[in-house]
Amino acid sequence: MTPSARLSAAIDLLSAMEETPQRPADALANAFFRERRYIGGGDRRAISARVWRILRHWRRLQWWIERVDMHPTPRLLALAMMAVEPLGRENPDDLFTGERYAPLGLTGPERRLYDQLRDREMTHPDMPRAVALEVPDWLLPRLERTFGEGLEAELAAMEGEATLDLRVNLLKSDRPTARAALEAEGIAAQDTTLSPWGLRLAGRQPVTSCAAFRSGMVEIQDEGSQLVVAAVGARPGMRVLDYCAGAAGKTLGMAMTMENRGHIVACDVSEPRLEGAVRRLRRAGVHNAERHLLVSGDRWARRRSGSFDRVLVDAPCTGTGTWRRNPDARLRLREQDLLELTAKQADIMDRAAALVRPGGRMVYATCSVLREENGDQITAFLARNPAFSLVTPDGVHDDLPPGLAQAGQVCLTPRQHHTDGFFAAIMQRDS
Ligand SMILES: C[S@@+](CC[C@H](N)C(=O)[O-])C[C@H]1O[C@@H](n2cnc3c(N)ncnc32)[C@H](O)[C@@H]1O
Repeated sequence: MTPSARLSAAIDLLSAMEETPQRPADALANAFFRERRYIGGGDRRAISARVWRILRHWRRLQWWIERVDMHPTPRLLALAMMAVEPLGRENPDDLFTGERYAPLGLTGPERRLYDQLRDREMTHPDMPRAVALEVPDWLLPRLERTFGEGLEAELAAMEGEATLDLRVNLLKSDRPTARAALEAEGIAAQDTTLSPWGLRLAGRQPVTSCAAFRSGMVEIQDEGSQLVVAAVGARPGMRVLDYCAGAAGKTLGMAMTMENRGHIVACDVSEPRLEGAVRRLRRAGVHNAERHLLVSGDRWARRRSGSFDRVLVDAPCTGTGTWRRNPDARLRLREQDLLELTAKQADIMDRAAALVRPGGRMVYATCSVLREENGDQITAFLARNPAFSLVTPDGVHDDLPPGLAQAGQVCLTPRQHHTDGFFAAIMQRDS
């Protein structure tokens, strides 16, 4: 594709996103490229890179465009992005040519917009704080409460690009062997500093097509997510429950720390998600896991009341910790979503707690940074459930680096830990 055809496709993809604003951008991009099989891998990456840059600067670009009384269409957002932060030496006259497969030539007002914005700082002192920080207005006070004075720096880190991390599957390999196998296939990786099983890749690399991945030696998993697995401390012979298992990302990690011994149950209310676990469990060589679909009125949970050594609640959440990967998610998030999610989280935690045996532990985790979904939930849960308490630092498991858990809670952020934002609270059932 020519550079201008790539730009045209990026504008089309942005238009598709604008038409269905509640649909996640990555799902839309997948569908967009599936319908256009003629777009090759290199072109796809270039088109996505442009779109994701625009998504990361969305509110500020809109502000600039509206300031000159224009409507922020996908075409203008692409033009404004080019003016403020060009990719290399791109010149709009070389791209907006009107030729075949290229966007139409610039109109007079568009050219004036470009000239006004050219080489400006993206952030302007007159911008409202929520616009400058690229967050919804309603969310700003909650983020201020969470981060206090560190807010700007934390959000700046959440605007960056996410790393690509792998978890080495100790059921099949060890870290030096897996690293060497990847390197033999041209994929450079470094040991992660916090997770004992992690490898961090240098940039985006085609991992899923390499033999180390296909043979189950490594699994794609953010370092933060690996640390949630570490917080559970599932050990050989235990009975472990992954209550919100989805496609078993953390089940796989816990089966690994259990050395395939004992029993682990992956539950979820979503059948398609649990279905997605089958292939992954097989590839990883996990033999001690079963899947269970939770349905209302199910006796399954009642019969297993008080029987698990470890219960992980990887709760549905706003995903504010994963904004590096899904910058569009912050634009889609509504206050109502947060209210519904916090109610659901409390309900799930209470149900899951009934399954923990006396002396056992429940780990509540989210990939959110918001206090409402994290510390506040724990405070309220402990008040409702006096049989539970946060584990003391010396009771935290060895797989976690020393000092990472503070008073039984782990709070990870992209700025401080170079992981996705994650929260985990480790609670013990005393009686
Ligand atoms: C954060 S995701 C889990 C991700 C997964 N643990 C992993 O590591 O890949 C949250 C999951 O909770 C599930 N869920 C939503 N409501 C639930 C409920 N009431 N009980 C159990 N699971 C629920 C969702 O279907 C979703 O798969």
